[in-house]
Amino acid sequence: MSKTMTQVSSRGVLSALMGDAGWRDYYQVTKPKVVMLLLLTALVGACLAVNGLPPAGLLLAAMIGIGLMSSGAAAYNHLLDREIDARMMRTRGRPLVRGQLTAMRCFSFATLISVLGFAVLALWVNMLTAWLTAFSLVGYALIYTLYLKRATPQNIVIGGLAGAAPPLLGWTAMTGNVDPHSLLLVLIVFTWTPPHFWALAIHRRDDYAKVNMPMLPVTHGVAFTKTCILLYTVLLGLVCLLPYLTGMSHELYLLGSSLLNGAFLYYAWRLKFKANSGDAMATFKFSIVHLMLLFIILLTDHYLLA
Ligand code: HEM
Ligand SMILES: CC(C)=CCC/C(C)=C/CC/C(C)=C/COP(=O)(O)OP(=O)(O)O
Repeated sequence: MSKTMTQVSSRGVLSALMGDAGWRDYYQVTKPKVVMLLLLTALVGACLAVNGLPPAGLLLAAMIGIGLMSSGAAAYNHLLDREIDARMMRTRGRPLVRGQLTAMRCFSFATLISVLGFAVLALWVNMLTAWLTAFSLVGYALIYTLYLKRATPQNIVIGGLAGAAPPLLGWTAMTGNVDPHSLLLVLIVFTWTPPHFWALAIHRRDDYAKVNMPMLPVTHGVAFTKTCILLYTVLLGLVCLLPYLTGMSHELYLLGSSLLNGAFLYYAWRLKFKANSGDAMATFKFSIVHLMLLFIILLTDHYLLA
C-alpha cells in the first residue's frame, strides 16, 4: 500500500472510532481537574511512604496507573449519570448529553483506560495497589454513582471513601503494605469531602431537587446542611492534628494546616451565620484550594523537616 493510502485508511479507522466525538469530549469525561487533585494526594502519599525521594520509575507507573483508573471511574460516572445530567443546569452541556460522545464509545473508552491502568499497576507496581485501586473504581463508579447517590443523603459520606483512597494507593505503591499513617491521610480527605460537596449542593439545590436526588440540602434543608458543614469543618480541624500528634509531620505542617483549617472554619461559619447568596460557592471553591495547599504543605514539611 502506498504511504498516502495508508494515511487515508488509518485516518478512516480513527474517524470511525471517534465518530462525532473530539479529543476534548474524551478529555472532559475523565474529570481532569478532579483527577489532578486526586493524583496530588496520591503523590504525597507516595513521598511520605519513603525516606528520601521515591524511585522515579515506580512513582511514574503508580501515577499513570492510578490516574488512568480514576479517569476511567469518572468516565463510567458520566455514562451512568447521563440521564440525570441532561436534566440539571450544571451538567447539561456534558459530551454524552449533547450527543457528541455515544454511550458505547464512552463505555469502551472507560473500559480501555481502566484495564490499561490496572495492567500498569499489576505489572510495574504491585497487586495490592492494583486491587485497592480497582475497589476504589468500583466504589465510585458503581456503588456511589448507581446506588448511594440515588439512595441516601449520606451518599457522599459513605461514597467519599473512594475519592479519599489515593493517598493510601500512593503509599502502598511504594511499600506494598498498608501503613496506619497512610490511613490518616485517607481520613483527612474523607472528612474534607462532606463540606466540599455540600457547599456546592446548597448552591445547586434546585437542580438536585428537580431530579429527585436525595442530597442533604434537598432532604434536610439548607440550614441543617450548613450546620453539618460547620461541624465537619471542626472535625476536619481535629483530624488534621493527627499527623502532627503521631509524629508523621512536624511544626511547619502544624502551622500551615492550622491556618488553612482556620480559614475553612471562617468560610463555614460565615456560610452558617451570615446569609449571603455567594457564600456557598465561595466555600466550595475554597475547599479545593484548601486540600491542594494542605497536601503541598504535608510534602514540604516532609522534605524540609523529616
Ligand atoms: C464523593 C465524593 C465527592 C463528591 C460527591 C464531589 C462532588 C463534586 C462536584 C459535584 C463537583 C462539581 C463538578 C462540576 O462543576 O462539574 C466537584 C468538583 C471538584 N471536586 Fe469534588 N467531589 C468529591 C470528592 C472529591 C475529591 C476526593 C477530590 C480530590 C481529592 C475532589 C476534587 C474536586 C475538584 C478539583 C473539583 C473542581 C473541578 C472543576 O472545576 O472542574 N472532589 N466535586
Ligand atoms: C480509582 C479511584 C481513585 C476512583 C475515584 C475517582 C473519582 C473521580 C473520585 C471523585 C469523586 C467525585 C468527583 C464525585 C462527584 O461525582 P458526582 O456524580 O456526584 O458529580 P457530578 O454530578 O459532577 O458528576
